[in-house]
Amino acid sequence: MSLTIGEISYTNVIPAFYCMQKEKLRAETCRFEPKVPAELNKGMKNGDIDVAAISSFAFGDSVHEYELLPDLSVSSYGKVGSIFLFCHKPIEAMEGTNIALTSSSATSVHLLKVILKEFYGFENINYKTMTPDPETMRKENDGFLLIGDDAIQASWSMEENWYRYDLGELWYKNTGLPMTYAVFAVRKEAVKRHPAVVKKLYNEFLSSKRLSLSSYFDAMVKDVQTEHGGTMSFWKSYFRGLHYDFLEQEKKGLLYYYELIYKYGYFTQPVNEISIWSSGNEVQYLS
Ligand SMILES: C=C(O[C@@H]1C=C(C(=O)O)C=C[C@H]1O)C(=O)O
Repeated sequence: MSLTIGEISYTNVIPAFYCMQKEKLRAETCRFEPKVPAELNKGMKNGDIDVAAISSFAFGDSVHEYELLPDLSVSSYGKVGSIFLFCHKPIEAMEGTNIALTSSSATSVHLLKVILKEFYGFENINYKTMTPDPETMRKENDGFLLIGDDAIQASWSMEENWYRYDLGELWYKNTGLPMTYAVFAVRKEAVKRHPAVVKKLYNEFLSSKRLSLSSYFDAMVKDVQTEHGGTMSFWKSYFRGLHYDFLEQEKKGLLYYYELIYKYGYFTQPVNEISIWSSGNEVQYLS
């Protein structure tokens, strides 16, 4: 049986895949499936996908099914550059309004909800989930949330009179902590089935991250610019603004996010502990 690997179809996760030796992994029966985060979350939950970068919200929601691949994530300390609330009033005046949420996300839609409840004290916002199209989202709503490449493209084309809030920045300003949007997860039963392949894949993720952010950085940025437009300097600062590690501070930020998610009823159980995959040996617990 093969190992199915989900790949977020947004630019932010590229460093973990760009320098990967995919052919070598395909020879080990690995299959790659690019999808938006919400679809990867679903695929991991129902077992169609074995390993993926998934929304950190989805990881916490099924925390007993997964192990976290250490030292990998999509995080930011402050501005993330691709998770934006666009609104035609200042955020302080958003109580009682309608906000459209992208259907591609799980982490950011809940992040917006907890930010508006915990830090602004809003209790009366009407949320509607929609496909990520700014033209339709903005028509019937006072604000809308986009993530990933949809958010980047919208930030290039939205008129000046729309306010734009970066959720990573709002989180950092209020907590002093980084925010982790995606973690790399493996299903526990996939580790049992294919321990050696998971180990090879993990090493490929780590080496791709290291090479993409060092010697292959310019080549990666050039490829991204060719595909998505924008300037080299925009993409360089976008990637330099993201953090791909998962260490003490990221863990602290994520556990605080999980605490708020539970506090407001978006998790049925609190998440105080995360199983960390460790080379097929003993699993460690982070709490
Ligand atoms: C940085 C981003 O993080 C993404 C946000 C996600 C979410 O909101 O569920 C999931 C995966 C991340 O790659 C982004 O999409 O802009």
